[in-house]
Amino acid sequence: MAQSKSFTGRDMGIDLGTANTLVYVRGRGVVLNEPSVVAVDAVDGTVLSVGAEAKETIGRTPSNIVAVRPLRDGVIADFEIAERMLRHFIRKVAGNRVLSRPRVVVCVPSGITGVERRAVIEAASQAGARQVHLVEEPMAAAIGAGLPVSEPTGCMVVDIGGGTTEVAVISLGGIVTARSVRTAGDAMDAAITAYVKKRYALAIGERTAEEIKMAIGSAAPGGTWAAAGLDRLTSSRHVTLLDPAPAAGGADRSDGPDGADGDPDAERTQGLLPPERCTVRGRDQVSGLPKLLELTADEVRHALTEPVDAVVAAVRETLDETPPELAGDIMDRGIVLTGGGALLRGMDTRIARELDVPVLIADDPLNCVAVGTGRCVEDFSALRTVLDAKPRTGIAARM
Ligand SMILES: Nc1ncnc2c1ncn2[C@@H]1O[C@H](COP(=O)(O)OP(=O)(O)OP(=O)(O)O)[C@@H](O)[C@H]1O
Repeated sequence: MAQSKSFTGRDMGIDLGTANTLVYVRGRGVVLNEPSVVAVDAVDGTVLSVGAEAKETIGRTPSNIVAVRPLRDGVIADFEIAERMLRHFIRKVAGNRVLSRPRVVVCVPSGITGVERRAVIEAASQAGARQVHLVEEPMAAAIGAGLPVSEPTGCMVVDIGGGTTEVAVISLGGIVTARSVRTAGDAMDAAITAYVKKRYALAIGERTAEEIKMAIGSAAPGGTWAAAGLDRLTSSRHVTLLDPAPAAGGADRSDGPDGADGDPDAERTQGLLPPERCTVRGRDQVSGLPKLLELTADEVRHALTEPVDAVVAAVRETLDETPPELAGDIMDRGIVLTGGGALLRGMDTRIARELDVPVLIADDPLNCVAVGTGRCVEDFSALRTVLDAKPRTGIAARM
């Protein structure tokens, strides 16, 4: 691997995500992966906790503590808190070497404005970085997914995160056409919350909605089910799977008759079939009392129609704008899904079915952006051309 004189062992790549922040340290890999949440004292503004500890407080805070998510839709919504969160994470990974001020590559959505770019650079500098470079999220995702971004062939990546879905066609180290829509995992959670409220008059928190999505959410009937996040669900106090719990480790497969002995209950117990129902705890909006509700996978899929349609539309529109030669490459190679939203059951099947293009889910989709950002740090000279791209006009849309 080409060693760069300009980047050293303490330098880092940061995937500053709406939902999670991941930090990659040169020579060490991903060393930090925590929710992008900060708990703040509402009275004097003191930061009480950051990351996983702060996420625990969402929806449970007494009135003097506020749980803040400093990023919305992939960009900094609360500058001061974002900077304090970054400082905390940089200190946490750099330890007492923080005085040496690392060089940092930060990943940003492809459609952000010049002002938003400056806010990210400023926040990282204030948080202790000596030099800040930016890499666009779909480029980082493609590098992290192992796509040959520098070759003269078209590859298409769809990164479905918490706040944004980034769609890009990449060739010769540059983004040829891209779209960034503010519809992703958070919008799916909001759609579930709205459905449960409208249909059952039950109020649920944002964490509960996310847990429902991960438990029984889907974009298409059938489809690949990654069984991701189930370990977290077993400790959930609000969502309980009703079907037999899948075996530890889950299964990566498309559900269907293949490889089955025909007994759905037995398959679920062995971790082969996705769960179809769960119970949810919330507050009845009429009586104001706690209430238990049963939800099915079919109705959650129905609740997710709008955000899932928006993701599919973004992919379709980007393909429409792709030069024919590159579109041919994509037909051969397939579209690669990254980001946590790639784990929504049936997302790949749905896009493949509607656009008639093969779709693959990257290995370890939640880490692709951080790993790709990290590669830019490791192999700075070789990947220098993908960094600090000027905002494009006309080809990246922010909707
Ligand atoms: N198994 C799963 N099924 C469905 N959604 C999932 C699953 N696992 C994670 N997610 C969702 O993925 C999203 C987080 O993905 P990711 O960490 O890639 O986003 P991010 O990088 O923080 O966000 P952004 O790219 O918008 O800044 C969350 O909305 C989360 O609920």
